[in-house]
Amino acid sequence: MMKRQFHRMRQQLTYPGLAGRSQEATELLTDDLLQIEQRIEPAKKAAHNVSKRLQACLQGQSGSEVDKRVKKLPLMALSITMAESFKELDTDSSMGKALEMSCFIQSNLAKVLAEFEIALEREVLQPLNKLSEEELPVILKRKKTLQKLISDWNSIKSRLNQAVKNSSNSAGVATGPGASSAAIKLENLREEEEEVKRRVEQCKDEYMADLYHFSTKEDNYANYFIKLLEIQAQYHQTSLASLDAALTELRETHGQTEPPIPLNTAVSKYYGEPLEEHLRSLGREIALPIEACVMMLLASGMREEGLFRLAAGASMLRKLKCSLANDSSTLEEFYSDPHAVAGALKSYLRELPQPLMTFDLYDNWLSVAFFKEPEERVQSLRDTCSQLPQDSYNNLRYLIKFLAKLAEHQEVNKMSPSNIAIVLGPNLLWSQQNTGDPLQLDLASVSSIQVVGVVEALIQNADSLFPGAIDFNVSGMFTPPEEIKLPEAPSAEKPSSESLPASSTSLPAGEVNDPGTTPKETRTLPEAANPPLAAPRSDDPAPKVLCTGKRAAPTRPTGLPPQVLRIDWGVLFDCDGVLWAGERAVPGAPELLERLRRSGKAAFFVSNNSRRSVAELERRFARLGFRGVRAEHIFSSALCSALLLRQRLLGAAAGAAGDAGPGRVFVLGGEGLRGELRAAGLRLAGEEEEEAAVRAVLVGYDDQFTFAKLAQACAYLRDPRCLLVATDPDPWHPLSNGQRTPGTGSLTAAVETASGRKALVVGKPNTYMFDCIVERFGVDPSCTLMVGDRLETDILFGKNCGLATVLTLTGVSRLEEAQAYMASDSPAAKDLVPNYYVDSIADLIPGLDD
Ligand SMILES: Cc1ncc(COP(=O)(O)O)c(C=O)c1O
Repeated sequence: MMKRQFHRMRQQLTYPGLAGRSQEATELLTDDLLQIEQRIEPAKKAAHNVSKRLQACLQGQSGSEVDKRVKKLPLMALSITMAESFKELDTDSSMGKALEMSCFIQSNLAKVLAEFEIALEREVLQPLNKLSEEELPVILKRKKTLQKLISDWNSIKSRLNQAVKNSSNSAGVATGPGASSAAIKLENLREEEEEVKRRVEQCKDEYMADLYHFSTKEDNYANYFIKLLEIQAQYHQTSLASLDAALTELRETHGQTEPPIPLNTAVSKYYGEPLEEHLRSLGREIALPIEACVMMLLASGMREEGLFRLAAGASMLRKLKCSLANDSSTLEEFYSDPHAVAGALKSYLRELPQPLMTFDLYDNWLSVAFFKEPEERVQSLRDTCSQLPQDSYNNLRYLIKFLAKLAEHQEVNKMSPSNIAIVLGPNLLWSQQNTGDPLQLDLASVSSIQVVGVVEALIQNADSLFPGAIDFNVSGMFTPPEEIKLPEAPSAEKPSSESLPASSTSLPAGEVNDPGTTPKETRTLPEAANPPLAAPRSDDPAPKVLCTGKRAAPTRPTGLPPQVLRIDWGVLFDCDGVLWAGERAVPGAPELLERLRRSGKAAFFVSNNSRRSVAELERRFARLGFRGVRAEHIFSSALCSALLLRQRLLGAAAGAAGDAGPGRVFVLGGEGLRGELRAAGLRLAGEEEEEAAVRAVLVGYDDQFTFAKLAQACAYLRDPRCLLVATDPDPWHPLSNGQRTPGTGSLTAAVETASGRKALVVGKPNTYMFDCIVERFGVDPSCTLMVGDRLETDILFGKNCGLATVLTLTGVSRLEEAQAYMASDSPAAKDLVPNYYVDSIADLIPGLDD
């Protein structure tokens, strides 16, 4: 329609029939274009004003990267003040613990805010600016040019008219040179008029094209404001999710009633003692609590999420502090509680009469912040380190090297150098004069921000500031007990080519062992007092030949003992989050499947994802590098829904009491699901000329879900003979950017609510998929393992089918969630606790070694 108008107007201009009279620019536009024209100026104003106001809402420094932005946010200052404040409280204080947790959450919120503001800038502010400062001004400028050209044209036309009149008045009178010069002038004027008219035409065309484009893009422009709301909604949801998780954690730890601490319990004598005195009296180079805690953490805490952030139980902490002072051979029980160990280390640093980084050098450390160039900052840090007393230097070096190692695992433990610095910085450096004066406290919190920056820089530059390898096992007193098969055996780092500083202890030959290469087989749990590492399945009550139905709930998930896979005959794998994440195979997953195949074990695939047909899934396996996976071993919720509906609508019993009988299926879902249904011989609503009655509504993953479809589904469901079936109950799925996208469960809830019916759910945790596998392959549940990443679907499914379960941490659920279910009193929650867990299914490979 716009195109037609555009064409019409071109014609109007080309053949205006208006040569004789003067015109206005507006006369050349149709009403519709005039209407559009009138929107340009207000649109420019709106884009300009809104973007200015929006800019003013931003708290962070415009244009900078997330990390830089985060540091400048008021929330970050709040976080650091909290860190500074809890340092003043003793370790048993519940206020201190709550502050500690809040401090971390505030920094998380600051990060979410920074990311939100960056998204706003990129997706709303920049486009709005472009619109108000570039795109619309071009149109307005063209309008002005057109007006000017039209006025030139009008004036030349009137001059031409006058000349024509003059020449006709003098026609037949004048002859000779005067007459010919008038004729030439007239000719020139005509040419000039032609030229201006051509330019008017050209400018007019361009202007109309501008208006036309504006009108076609107006919806896009409107989307900037919708995008703003979407980004805001996402931001609030992410912040809320982070707060909810933190609050749950906080309420749990806060509400935990610690057993009373006996009044006569001795407080560790090393705590609160000046560093030099402590080292001298014990003849040590590294403080005993520092070495002991670092050794224990290296053994069993490096992958613990939130290490140094999550508060330890007060009684455990107190007990550990006493054990450290009294008898280091009794430390065994603490290996399973890395948070207590981290707490004891933090508490030692905090209780030193002067900070490890010393009062004297306080100003020197803070001056690091004034250097903008990274090299200058590192040099300043190096200079300050060199001024430390030898004892402080040795211990700081030891500690920073350890923290740098901890940060290497940040993907798993979520402790980046910045996160570590936030929670540990205030325990490493504080100012001597802290009188509680409000002004001083304000200054203190500003300098705390700098302290965090300094400690972060120390960790980030550990290798260059403290070159060379370090043997964490300085005294040999804290080697982990034999029976604990450690994933991160404490050892020396690989020696670097640089020479060791005088204070470091060199390793005896043969002891160099890179923990990174140690295969990770078993895991300990923070709250398990005596984890039965390498023990057989404790909850495996039945002889291996019988199907025993539900297994007893385990007392705790543990690392997977290698022998489990040797015993078990087959493995059921969930797909998304277990074998692959997005378009990438989980590292080691293809190899695991290959090894299973070679060991003669069966592998089946059970996926709630109803987007793809089994044939598509088979191709996906091949594309992601999984060789030899065959379609008949894949049991997706799409396939199993088709099997169920075929049985219900077309099977021998179809139409029998309660069953729906032959008829069509109304599908909420995509082509993959529809294809699977057609392949099962089912007829789909809307696909045939002659329509039979709809006998089932199938809700699958439908990214084109609309109100109209919902209403249609409800209309069919008014008939009680029409079945309501859902492919899976998944409420949402994680996206690679940390956001969530709604899952089939959310759509099913809408249909259930609107229709007042309850859906029959095919996918996990219901057992129908397993029934399909058993029917085709005769699988014995008592020697089959279920590996999944989601407690509420995969693990519960395993439990419901009587399988042993393994949670892998590459997908949706976290270990803390399993622990929370474990701690719950509800028997239903116990069914969500896996028997074992692994970081990734690659950790199952060692179990297949022989
Ligand atoms: C639409 C949809 N449904 C279900 C799932 C869950 O699939 P699985 O059971 O393989 O984890 C996913 C995973 O991303 C999905 O995208």
